[in-house]
Amino acid sequence: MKKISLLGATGSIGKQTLDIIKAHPEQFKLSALAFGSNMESGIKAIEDFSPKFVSVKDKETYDELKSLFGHKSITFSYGIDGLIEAATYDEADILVNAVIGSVGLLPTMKAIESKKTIALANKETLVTAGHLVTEHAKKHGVSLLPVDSEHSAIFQCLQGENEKSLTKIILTASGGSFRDKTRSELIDVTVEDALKHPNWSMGAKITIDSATMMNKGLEVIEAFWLFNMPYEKIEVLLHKESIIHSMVEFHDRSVIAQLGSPDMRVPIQYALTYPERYPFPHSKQLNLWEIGTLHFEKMDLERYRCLKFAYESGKIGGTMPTVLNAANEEAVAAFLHGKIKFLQIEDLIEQALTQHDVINQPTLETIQEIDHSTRAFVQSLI
Ligand SMILES: NC(=O)C1=CN([C@@H]2O[C@H](COP(=O)(O)OP(=O)(O)OC[C@H]3O[C@@H](n4cnc5c(N)ncnc54)[C@H](OP(=O)(O)O)[C@@H]3O)[C@@H](O)[C@H]2O)C=CC1
Ligand SMILES: CC(=O)[C@@H](O)[C@H](O)COP(=O)(O)O
Ligand SMILES: [Mn+2]
Repeated sequence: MKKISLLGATGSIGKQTLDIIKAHPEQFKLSALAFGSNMESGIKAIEDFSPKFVSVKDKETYDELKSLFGHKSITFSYGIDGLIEAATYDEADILVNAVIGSVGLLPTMKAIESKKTIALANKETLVTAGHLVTEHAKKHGVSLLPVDSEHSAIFQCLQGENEKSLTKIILTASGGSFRDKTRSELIDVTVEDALKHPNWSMGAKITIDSATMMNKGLEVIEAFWLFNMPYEKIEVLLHKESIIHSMVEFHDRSVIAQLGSPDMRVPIQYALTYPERYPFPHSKQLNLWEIGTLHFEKMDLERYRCLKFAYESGKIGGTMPTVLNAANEEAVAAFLHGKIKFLQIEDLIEQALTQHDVINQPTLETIQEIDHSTRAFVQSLI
């Protein structure tokens, strides 16, 4: 039986991870969980899975939970220390990191030190400090297993292959909520419209990232670190159906793709069962005849400026991706709170990148400082 610690248990990936754990009670046990402040979903997860350790974002939520569950043998904690305690919970074998944002970095680093296998949904961690996370995983002999659908697809396509014969990674992109709009039509789009992703039901931040194409930008950097592939060999292809989750090209020009109905529970389960493949209890068979036609388009980097920023930041390296990520997190939060317009997200990111003097090979402390100062800079502009 694999024992799991789950960060972000009340979120989109978190809840789908709980579905998988519930579907395989003989194989998985939830030992520890962490969430922010969504009490309704948090209480349900505690009642359904009886974890031994629970951490929440703040003291207020912690006090409330303790008063509800204090009589049970659950240890409670809160804040970043609690998140780290959950990530490193002694009994757990595997950490599913499904929190949103760079707050996931420190718990991941500590979980690696504690020799936990890492099932990583939290892509911001690899974007902000990919060199530290991958080096740390190597040093401690820990596996970093992708949960993100594209990276899981690539990982699946690479099974049994020699990575030296890999010539290109092709990440597919749905185009997000506004893929059929021109740039001038984006001027007055609303938060409500931006949150309507055509194919996936996801948390708010990643849904906005999909609409700006920053999600694909973050995924390009994520692929760079996970598969050790130069940026020139990571291509993004518009594919509006989200049926092909990504592809790899080999030096004999064979291209292998992973296909499936869009359902994050498949890559989550694969990360949890790897190297085995379990039956998927909620299977929706992919019938290509029902879909009929799949579409592909070359990516336009002027239409999707965030993707261009991500390629540029990734290639510069050092602290540039940290700035990209922190500026994006702040700008998206501001958009979601109605403080800025949609197109201002990319303007703010561009200004943050332009003012930054890159630092190479940053330490964890430097990453944290730059993350902090970039957020303050973007806030000052807002
Ligand atoms: N959703 C998807 O389909 C996909 C998501 N991903 C990636 O997975 C990650 C999670 O995304 P998603 O599930 O959509 O996000 P959600 O916003 O749905 O969920 C985020 C989770 O993180 C928790 N959280 C946020 N801040 C803190 C904190 N400081 N301390 C503790 N918990 C915190 C939230 O708690 P609460 O709500 O209780 O406050 C919630 O449980 C992201 O990095 C995203 O890019 C990747 C591929 C697909
Ligand atoms: C499900 C998943 O992995 C998301 O990251 C998804 O890729 C979002 O879709 P697009 O970014 O392609 O719109
Ligand atoms: Mn993805």
